[in-house]
Amino acid sequence: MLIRAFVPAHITAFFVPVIKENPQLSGSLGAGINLNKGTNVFLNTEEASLERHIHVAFNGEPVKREQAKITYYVTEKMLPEDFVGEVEIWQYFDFPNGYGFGNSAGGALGTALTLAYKFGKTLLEAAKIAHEAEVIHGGGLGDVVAQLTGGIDIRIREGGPGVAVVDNILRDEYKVLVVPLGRLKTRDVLSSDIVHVISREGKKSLDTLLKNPTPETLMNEARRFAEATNLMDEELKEISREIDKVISLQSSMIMLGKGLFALIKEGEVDKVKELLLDLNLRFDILDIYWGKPIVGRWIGDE
Ligand SMILES: Nc1ncnc2c1ncn2[C@@H]1O[C@H](COP(=O)(O)OP(=O)(O)O)[C@@H](O)[C@H]1O
Ligand SMILES: CC(C)(COP(=O)(O)O)[C@@H](O)C(=O)O
Repeated sequence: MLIRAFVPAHITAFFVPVIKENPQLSGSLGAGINLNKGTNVFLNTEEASLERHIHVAFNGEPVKREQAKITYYVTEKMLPEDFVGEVEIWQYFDFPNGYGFGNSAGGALGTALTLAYKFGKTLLEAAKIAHEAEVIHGGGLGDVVAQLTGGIDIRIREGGPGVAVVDNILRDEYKVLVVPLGRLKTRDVLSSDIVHVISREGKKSLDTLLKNPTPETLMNEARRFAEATNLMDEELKEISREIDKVISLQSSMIMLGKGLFALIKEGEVDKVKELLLDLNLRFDILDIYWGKPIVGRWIGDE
């Protein structure tokens, strides 16, 4: 029996990293958006053999333990101690890896949820392990708690599941444009000198957003944060300015990847498509995902 979980992709607009000794108290403040595409994880277990073997595949390709540290961490913590047999974890990503779509968190949470479903653990138990794996291995900080909430999220208290407080901006008239251009290593950015600038500017953005929690403020602050931290390079700024000519809210940079995102209205879709085809750039237009992650038995596409 295959078990499947879906976890939305999550893009961050701005953030404040908060790292403490206890991973469950670590996380991030900030804001972001959950998308209706993301990560699908399938779990298959066979109890035939006498030893325990874990197999992981990304987009159909088997990967070694070193390339899938987060998934192995989650799997080992979630499996019952006396479990022996084969465990297969198949992860499929709708977005490229390392581009700021929260793939590592999607894989971690999806894996934890399928194992929780199979072995009778709860959503919260699974989510805590996924968050812990993310923090310990430098995958992300606030993605898991945001993905658990859905929608346009504002993370107002940091921490793992059960500790963090995540709010939502309640507006549904927008679609999300994403323009993925390249990778940015989350771990490298979070271990660099600019972390104190990120914290300072992230706090300012969060304060401003909380005073006036609208999509307009979100995008203005996303852009201000991206420029003030110097994370947004000239190429991104140039494309962003072009996009801004055809939409009403500002576009900004996906944290943490080399890419752009924007909230666009139905009436702006055609103009945006035309522009990006003209610029010869890869893009996607998605809906905001308002639900929780999904887990259950998989019978195939109906
Ligand atoms: N070919 C691949 N090699 C390594 N990781 C991959 C690959 N394809 C997908 N992934 C997944 O992407 C994750 C990396 O995502 P991460 O660097 O955190 O980026 P982001 O969170 O910005 O999407 C890995 O943890 C893994 O789950
Ligand atoms: C911005 C980031 C620290 C990393 O995001 P990603 O590269 O998508 O893993 C995120 O986890 C957050 O806390 O907001």
